[in-house]
Amino acid sequence: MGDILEVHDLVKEYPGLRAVDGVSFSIAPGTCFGLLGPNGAGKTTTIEMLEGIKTPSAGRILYRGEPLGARFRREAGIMFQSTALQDFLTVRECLCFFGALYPRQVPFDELVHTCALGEFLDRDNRKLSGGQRQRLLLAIALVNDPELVFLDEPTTGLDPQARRNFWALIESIKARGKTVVLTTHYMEEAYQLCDAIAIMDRGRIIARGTPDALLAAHFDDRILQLPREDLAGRGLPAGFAVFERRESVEISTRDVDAALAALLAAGVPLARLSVRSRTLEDLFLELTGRELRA
Ligand SMILES: Nc1ncnc2c1ncn2[C@@H]1O[C@H](COP(=O)(O)OP(=O)(O)OP(=O)(O)O)[C@@H](O)[C@H]1O
Repeated sequence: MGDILEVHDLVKEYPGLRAVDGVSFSIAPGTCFGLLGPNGAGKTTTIEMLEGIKTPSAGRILYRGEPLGARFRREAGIMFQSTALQDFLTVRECLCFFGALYPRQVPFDELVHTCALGEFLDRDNRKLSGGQRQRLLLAIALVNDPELVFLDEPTTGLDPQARRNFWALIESIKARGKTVVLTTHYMEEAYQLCDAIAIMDRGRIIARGTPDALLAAHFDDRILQLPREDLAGRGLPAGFAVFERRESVEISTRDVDAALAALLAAGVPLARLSVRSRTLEDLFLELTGRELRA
């Protein structure tokens, strides 16, 4: 089967700013595609063009090989960063209100079950917790049983447990063969959920591929982490790349055994040492020199 979404040389210009500067990628059906980048990189502008909400200044977007049209609007679901819901409407009424906009609807009970909304159906939508509200917004995005679901920073502001619960929901959408387009500031989220990612910076895509392939292409080392105080006053042998963090020191090495031997020889206590692989957060820093979260 061909790609469900193709993006060719997409550009969006605002007065004095090229917010999206020639972006191209394609998304295979049934996969989760993640768009990552720091604040202002152009992710929301890109996703809003893909959603058909913003008009591109140049470039082409094809859904199943056709320009965005009636079929796309029928088959796409959108979870916005924030959606103004009508005051006083209960969760049940919100779902019915949005469901009525589409000819095809997911069975109500299935939607409620998928998004774990059963306990709150008769609650005023203004009285939901952050996680409950995100699940309602996801349910609204899924109300038409979409083939392609857009999630723009869906877990921002959620606590770690609610975020993990939300990941399970997204996994269940993927398991049903749906395609997901996700923007996020959370690298762990991208790593867990995305089959492919594109990293954007200043309106351009600077890296694209599967998370593991990108990590393998950019890094061949391991990172040893130690509390700062455990190294204090002890000179490290030359030849190691050392990064000073706020409370820890990180040592990059391709030969963990040799690095450990050198640390022991220098009298460094290793009880609190940990060894980690490189992460997408490291990749972003390496590529842009900037932290992901502003
Ligand atoms: N309507 C607009 N008019 C003018 N400039 C805009 C408009 N919308 C966005 N921009 C600018 O375009 C650039 C990209 O913004 P965008 O919201 O797409 O970034 P983002 O990657 O989604 O950031 P964030 O992570 O903060 O949501 C920013 O410099 C922003 O200030």
